[in-house]
Amino acid sequence: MIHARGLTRRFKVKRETVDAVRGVDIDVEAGQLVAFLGPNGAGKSTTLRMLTSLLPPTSGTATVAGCDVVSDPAGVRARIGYVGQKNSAGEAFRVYDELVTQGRCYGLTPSAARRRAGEVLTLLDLEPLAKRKPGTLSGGQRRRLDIAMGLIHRPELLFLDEPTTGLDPQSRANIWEHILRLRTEHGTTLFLTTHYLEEADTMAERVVIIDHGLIIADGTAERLKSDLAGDRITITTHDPRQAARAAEIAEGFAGPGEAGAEGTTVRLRVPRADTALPEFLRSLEAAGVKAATAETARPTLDDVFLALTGRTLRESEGAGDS
Ligand SMILES: Nc1ncnc2c1ncn2[C@@H]1O[C@H](COP(=O)(O)OP(=O)(O)OP(=O)(O)O)[C@@H](O)[C@H]1O
Repeated sequence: MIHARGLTRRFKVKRETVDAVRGVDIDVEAGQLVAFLGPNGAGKSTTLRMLTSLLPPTSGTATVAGCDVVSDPAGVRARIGYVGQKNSAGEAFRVYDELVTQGRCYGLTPSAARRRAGEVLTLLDLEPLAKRKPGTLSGGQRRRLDIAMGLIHRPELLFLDEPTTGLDPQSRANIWEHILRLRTEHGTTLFLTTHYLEEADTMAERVVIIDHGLIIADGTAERLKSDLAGDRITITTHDPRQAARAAEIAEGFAGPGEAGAEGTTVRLRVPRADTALPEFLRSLEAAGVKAATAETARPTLDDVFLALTGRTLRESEGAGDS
């Protein structure tokens, strides 16, 4: 559905050059739900805008839904939907009329546009709001309208740029319900960016992480977490000397530099805590070290980013990294 090779985009602003995307290779199969993650300025929107034919690449190639983004942008646009960060409906007309107009823009006949507007209103649970003007909708309702607008021409592939940003947790969950339904009931391929790591972790079957314009990780969240980050084990002892001894033993279980003691607390990172912890505790006991408490934690996607870059995604966001 998406095949990109060596996709780059350079911006020139006065005398400054920004290499926003520096060689992206990606293949997405039909029906996949891909979450595209990265800190502010990593190149997510620029990649999306190239894949949707809104922005020509500086170099590289991409075919999307079977059409080349440079030589056949009309073909791409006819087959995909794009829900950008900004609201797509205007303010002047009722929700239903906005959808009909959108359908007409995609070449549907007046009756087909009306029929399809009715269908997408149902699909996004917007029927009770059909007569309202978009400006009167709540943030979550407005975002559902954006998605409805992006679906008016029955695209096989939908790009969503931060569909849940700025919404309250309940509205975010509701948007996700609709996104997941699109996939399971309609087989729509979904490619979306998000800043919410937990959403990508639990909802997407594939996570692609971009940093400084390059893809640095690509796989299922589970796979990335176990391959790149690993589980955390934390134990406490009754005194710091015992903790130091426990940290030495921990080195035999953890990767290089992934075990250490601080006061009476010992932390280590292992591929699988469920199997490593009992063994670790047995080794401690054999060495005469008594653990007072023991805890395990699964890694997050932020741990994956930290393992890959030495920075947390949240730190990078805060710094407005580019
Ligand atoms: N039109 C433009 N002109 C100049 N620089 C641009 C332009 N668009 C994007 N950039 C720069 O390209 C880099 C990548 O921006 P992009 O919007 O793709 O990042 P992003 O990962 O989507 O960030 P965010 O999460 O903040 O939306 C940034 O340094 C940005 O300032």
